[in-house]
Amino acid sequence: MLNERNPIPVQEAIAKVRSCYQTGQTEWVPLTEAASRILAIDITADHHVPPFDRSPYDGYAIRSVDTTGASTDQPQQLEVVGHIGAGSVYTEPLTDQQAVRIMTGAAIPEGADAVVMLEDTTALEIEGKSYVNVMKTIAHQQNVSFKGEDVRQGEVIMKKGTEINPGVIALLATFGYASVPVAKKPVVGVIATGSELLEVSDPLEPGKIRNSNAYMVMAQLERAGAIPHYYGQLADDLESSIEKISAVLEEVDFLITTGGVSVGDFDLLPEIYQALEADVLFNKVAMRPGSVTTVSTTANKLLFGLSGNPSACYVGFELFTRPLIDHYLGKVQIGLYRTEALLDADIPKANPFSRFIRGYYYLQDQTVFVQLAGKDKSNMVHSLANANCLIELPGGTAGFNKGDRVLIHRLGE
Ligand SMILES: Nc1nc2c(c(=O)[nH]1)N[C@H]1C(S)=C(S)[C@@H](COP(=O)(O)OP(=O)(O)OC[C@H]3O[C@@H](n4cnc5c(N)ncnc54)[C@H](O)[C@@H]3O)O[C@H]1N2
Ligand code: MOO
Ligand SMILES: [Mg+2]
Repeated sequence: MLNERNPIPVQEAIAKVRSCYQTGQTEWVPLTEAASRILAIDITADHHVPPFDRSPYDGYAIRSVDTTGASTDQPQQLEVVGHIGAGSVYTEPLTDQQAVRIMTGAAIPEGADAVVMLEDTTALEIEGKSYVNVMKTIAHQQNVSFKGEDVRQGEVIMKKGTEINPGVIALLATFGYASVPVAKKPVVGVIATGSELLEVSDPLEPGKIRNSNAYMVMAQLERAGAIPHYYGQLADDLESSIEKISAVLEEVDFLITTGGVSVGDFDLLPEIYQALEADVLFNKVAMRPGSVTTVSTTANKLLFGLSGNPSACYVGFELFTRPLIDHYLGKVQIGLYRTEALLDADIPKANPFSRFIRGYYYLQDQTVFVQLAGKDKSNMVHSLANANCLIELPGGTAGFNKGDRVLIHRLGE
């Protein structure tokens, strides 16, 4: 009987989902569309950065030996034989007492071994020739930005699974990736169930509520890097629901339903799983909210039966669906980023099951504190909007006090 429910620990449930994970495919996207995607291969430097010795300053490329003893009182005069900006190259080798006027980013000419900054020189013209008075002794290799000092050729500069942030974009551009190999986003179907559901644009009617879960889950999917496909809301009718869900499963990588997973007369998901001959991984988790979260597989596709209660639905997604998407994308960081915070108020209620409370963390006096984001019942929606983390309170505990150190799961990372 599917309604005989045996609660399993949260970590065990997460591990069961993980055992079914698949890694997705790779696709190439233009660099301009690669931000926030996940890199699908290791990137190895195929050249040095910078690719040539270059000047870090506007000034003169010189031979340091020619500046020995130079000072403000005793400047050394050099002949200026060339003038280059970044992008230009001076091709003649520099010889005794010669200098090339050089700008930041330009290649150091052959024969030069240092640069003197413009501020340490004065320019002069003698009989139509350009000279520079160097007023400082410059050491060998002083003021040179060396070939390969930033990145060495052959170095692995970015690992597969890296999230492409603006810095990664800069590196990809440096190495000529006009298009970038990234993890293909999974397409995740979303279906809301329940005859009580109104469309968002509908006016309220007696006994009915607007469907908020579907839109919330689609936003969570986008935040996690997946492509949500919305298939609408289903009334509590077994035959048409089986038909719809089977059809949708053909089109998506995973499917999320919300509602109908508990033991009520119109909670049809257990029967639907049976009809689809789905293998139910678990249908009860020792946690609150989201205890009735059910995950099953059929035809090699995962079905996430998230609870109808908005907060339970939200937490079920973050704990079970989100890590699977992270795996699918080959991310380095799996699941929400966890850290510790100090409770800023008592939470006296005992916890038979682990609890994931909607929280709001903040920094004060260089310490991270966390407070409740609002009312915390699983059928409530308001506090979700204020939450920036979930506070994990382990099961089998008698309550928590202000100042206790707790684990928080930061949302949105
Ligand atoms: N006798 C028992 N009753 C319940 C149990 C139980 O163990 N024994 N579990 C409770 C828990 S815990 C939860 S959580 C809920 C789970 O309910 P379902 O997943 O079956 O969801 P529904 O019955 O369809 O709806 C529950 C609740 O959520 C509202 N809802 C549903 N869909 C949406 C939506 N798309 N947007 C906004 N709100 C939605 C729905 O109207 C109900 O109020 O069961 C408890 N009962
Ligand atoms: O699954 Mo229910 O949310 O535990 O409240
Ligand atoms: Mg129900």
